[in-house]
Amino acid sequence: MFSLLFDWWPVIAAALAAWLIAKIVQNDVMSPLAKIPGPWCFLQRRFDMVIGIVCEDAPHRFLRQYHKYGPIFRLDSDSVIVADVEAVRLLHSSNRFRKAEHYKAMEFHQDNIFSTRDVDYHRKMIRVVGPTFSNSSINGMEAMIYETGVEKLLDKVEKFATSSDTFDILQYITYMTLDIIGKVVFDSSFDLLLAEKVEEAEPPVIKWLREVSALGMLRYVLGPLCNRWVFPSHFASDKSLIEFARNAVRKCEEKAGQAAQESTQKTILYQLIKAEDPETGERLTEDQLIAESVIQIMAGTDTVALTTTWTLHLLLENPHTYQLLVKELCVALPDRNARVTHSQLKSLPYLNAVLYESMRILPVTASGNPKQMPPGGETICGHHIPEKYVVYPMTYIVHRMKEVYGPDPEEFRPGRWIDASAEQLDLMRRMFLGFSLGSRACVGQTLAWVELRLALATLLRRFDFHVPDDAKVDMTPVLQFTLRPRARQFLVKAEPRAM
Ligand code: HEM
Repeated sequence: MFSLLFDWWPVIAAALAAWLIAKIVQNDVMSPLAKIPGPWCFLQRRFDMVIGIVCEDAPHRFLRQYHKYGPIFRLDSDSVIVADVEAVRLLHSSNRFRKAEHYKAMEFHQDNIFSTRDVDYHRKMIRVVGPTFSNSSINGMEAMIYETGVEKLLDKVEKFATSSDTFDILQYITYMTLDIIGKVVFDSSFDLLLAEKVEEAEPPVIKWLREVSALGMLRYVLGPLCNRWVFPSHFASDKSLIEFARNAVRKCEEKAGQAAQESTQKTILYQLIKAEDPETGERLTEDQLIAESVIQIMAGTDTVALTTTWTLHLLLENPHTYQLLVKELCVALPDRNARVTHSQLKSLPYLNAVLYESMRILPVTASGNPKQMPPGGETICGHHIPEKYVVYPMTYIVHRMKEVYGPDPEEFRPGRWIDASAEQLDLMRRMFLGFSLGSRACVGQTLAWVELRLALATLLRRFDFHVPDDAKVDMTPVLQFTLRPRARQFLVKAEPRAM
């Protein structure tokens, strides 16, 4: 075998060289993207992407390229990254720029409001699903959000404060978001916060979500190689999650057939079962109900948990900012133990500034929302990008544009959302991709804001947090589907705040 290779090596080397030259000509010389700056060769671009995925540091890697190449640069043979005001505005301005094929990874059970690339199907889903996330609908859920999630989280932290134990607050905030989603979507909390002790084994719903989101990416990257023989546990989790949602849908359908309690009528699934498309009068099928409720668990738990955790982390890293927020909260909520309502919080300037700033600097959806170019292509940053090529307005980079956020974009400075001129603030808001923009913006953002404000404000009003020296963990932000701490935990101590 080796002697054969040895005899034929000049031929093999020549064939490899010919292949490489042909690929370089195709991808780097003849490509319609050839004039766009970026790493010089397709191999280097592919290498950067693979290393970014393996080391989970893609956002930092591509930020360095932005500093080197400017507002548009090549990501792969058919895709570019942009961080430019006009381009971001254009890409979110109309349905001409559809979601890229990557969103197939978000199809759970079937196409859903998040994954769909079909503009008409999306419009229909917005007509039916949108009202369940309206202000009045979410206001009706506030008591459930508080009692099922926020209050139970406070009880948990109180116990750790009393025992002076160090604990992983990311874990408990994640439990809170899951218990809330369970309650507001299915009328049944997962009761993760009620467990006395943290079990050694991961709670089933957490395992399902972890494996099902990984499965989405694996399917996209590996195609047919991603099957139930290679990833049996992931496929089992997928089945369990769908079965869980199917049972919940059937239970809720039964309740909807009888005289359901008022609190049940407020839940998202109940509203979806009753909802009719105002244009056609159609209702959602059982399969659509399953798919929509699954995507709400997938999209509405980690995002809120990580945003709350990152905000707490950034505050503890910046004691002056932390004190300013605590001061605002102590004035607005004079009684440490009184129940807090969202209306007391929603206009607090510093609380809102802190949350915007945290989502700006550490956006959980850091990679942004890739858009496919329409028929005829489009000119972006002076370059023609052909039909079906993909453009990424990468959130992590857009949120660090000096022309939008000022000369210190790497600083966590909530004050920028308060002291900016009206014109600057308008630009900052229009470039804020934390919840995305336009017709594909986050449909659950009203719910997210209620959870974020209630959780952060009540935690900080009631407790003083710090990171003990002997419990420091690696909080480097890494991209694993969402932006999370490398340690996958955030260890803190809490003390009851003096009245
Ligand atoms: C802090 C929390 C949250 C953040 C930062 C966030 C962020 C986002 C972003 C950036 C998008 C656009 C993604 C893309 O196009 O690739 C999105 C879409 C979406 N989000 Fe959220 N989200 C949050 C909470 C929630 C919650 C609580 C729910 C529901 C329970 C939810 C449900 C959805 C859905 C269904 C979509 C798809 C909307 C569509 O395409 O029409 N999200 N979210």
